[in-house]
Amino acid sequence: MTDARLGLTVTHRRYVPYSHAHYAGNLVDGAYALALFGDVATEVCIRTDGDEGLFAGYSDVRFTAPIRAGDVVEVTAQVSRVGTRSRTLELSCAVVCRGRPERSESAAEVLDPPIVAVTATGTVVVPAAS
Ligand SMILES: C[C@H](N)CC(=O)SCCNC(=O)CCNC(=O)[C@H](O)C(C)(C)COP(=O)(O)OP(=O)(O)OC[C@H]1O[C@@H](n2cnc3c(N)ncnc32)[C@H](O)[C@@H]1OP(=O)(O)O
Repeated sequence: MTDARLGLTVTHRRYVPYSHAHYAGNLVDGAYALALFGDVATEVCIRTDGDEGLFAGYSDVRFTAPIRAGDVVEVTAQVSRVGTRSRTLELSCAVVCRGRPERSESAAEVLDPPIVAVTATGTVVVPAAS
């Protein structure tokens, strides 16, 4: 029998504040995306198991494009495996809007298609079912 939790997908969107710019070109650090993965994974755990869960680890993290202050990012987690207490998640963070400061200070546009900036596979652990 297929577990109904397999394939469950949760998406968060977030504006990247300029207060998070850390490197040249208004880049944010890689840990910024990992924090967003923690938040989206928390909602997955609430939906699958009625608990916030704990991140146990990542088996793969790839930084494929920069995330900049002024971006709007879409962060997605999809359940790919359900163990006894562990759940494996396929995670991605894509830039869906980006500032265009060369046009004007506040100009920005929707990116079509979005730019995938970070992908990861992660494992969360929830308490044993009572
Ligand atoms: C999603 C969160 N709400 C947001 C966060 O980011 S939390 C912040 C970062 N995480 C933490 O602070 C967690 C610190 N770690 C722990 O508290 C523990 O290590 C743990 C709770 C994650 C696991 O400890 P424990 O309950 O003793 O684990 P086990 O009984 O040995 O195993 C239970 C299942 O979990 C699987 N597993 C354990 N460690 C890992 C790992 N590093 N990578 C992958 N899988 C792991 C283990 O195989 C068991 O799986 P099954 O129950 O058989 O499916």
